[in-house]
Amino acid sequence: MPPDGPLLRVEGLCVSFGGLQVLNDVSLDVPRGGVVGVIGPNGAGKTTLFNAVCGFVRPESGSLSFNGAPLRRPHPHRLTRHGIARTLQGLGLFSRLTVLENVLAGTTHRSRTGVVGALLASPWAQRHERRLAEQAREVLAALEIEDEADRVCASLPYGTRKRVALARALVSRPRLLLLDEPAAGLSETETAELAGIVRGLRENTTVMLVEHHMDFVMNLCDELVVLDFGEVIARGTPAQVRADPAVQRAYLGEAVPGGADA
Ligand SMILES: Nc1ncnc2c1ncn2[C@@H]1O[C@H](COP(=O)(O)OP(=O)(O)OP(=O)(O)O)[C@@H](O)[C@H]1O
Repeated sequence: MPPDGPLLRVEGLCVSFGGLQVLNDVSLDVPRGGVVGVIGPNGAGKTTLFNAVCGFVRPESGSLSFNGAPLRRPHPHRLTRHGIARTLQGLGLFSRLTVLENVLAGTTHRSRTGVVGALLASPWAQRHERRLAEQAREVLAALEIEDEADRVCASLPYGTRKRVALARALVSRPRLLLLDEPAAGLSETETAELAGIVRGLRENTTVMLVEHHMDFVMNLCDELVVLDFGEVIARGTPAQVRADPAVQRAYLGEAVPGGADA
């Protein structure tokens, strides 16, 4: 039985770079099985929040807990061991490697072959590597890009490469998936397909995403957290957030979430 309570809890997180306070006392919960969107104007601190959860930046204060246990000093290379995976704002793929090779890069924490095992090419090690490749192909199939498995990433359209990046995060079978601007650069059709994929993940994976594409966010997320100048200014369902005057003020001069211009 999983422990009760949120899968991820962020409490009183403060991050600054030099004199610039980028996150100020940020607290939020990500419930199990939910899709939580983090929105806010440019520079609000959304990616920094992800970076703090993943250990790319060290908060000055505050705490994180994951699955009921403290997540102290998270380290980017050990994240998948905790059951956390993320995609980056850019693609972050190895453009000269194939799709399959890129996805396998997301399984490194489970590659138990070691140097000696690899040199000896032991049957156990070979079986293990074959199993990882099968799992990578299964994820590619689930994302309907299995036919591209042996193609070099650089040769693929942007929308397909975005799916490869998602496949690489999913292959570690994360409990929490952090998506940084997953819809950026996608066509309307690709964005709608992505929403369908994310909805399909919820049974096994909790999702937290940062996104500027407001229709996508409003239709997909169960809950939204709005950041402005590093502070949480609103949270609630998409409908609650859309109606919140503080959110409308924060977005002054930009498309109001869910508004006619969004
Ligand atoms: N490593 C860093 N060093 C110095 N300043 C940084 C660093 N990372 C982010 N910042 C600054 O922190 C602020 C918040 O940046 P962040 O990328 O978290 O915002 P964001 O809400 O994700 O913005 P966007 O929507 O434009 O991606 C910005 O002013 C940014 O310039």
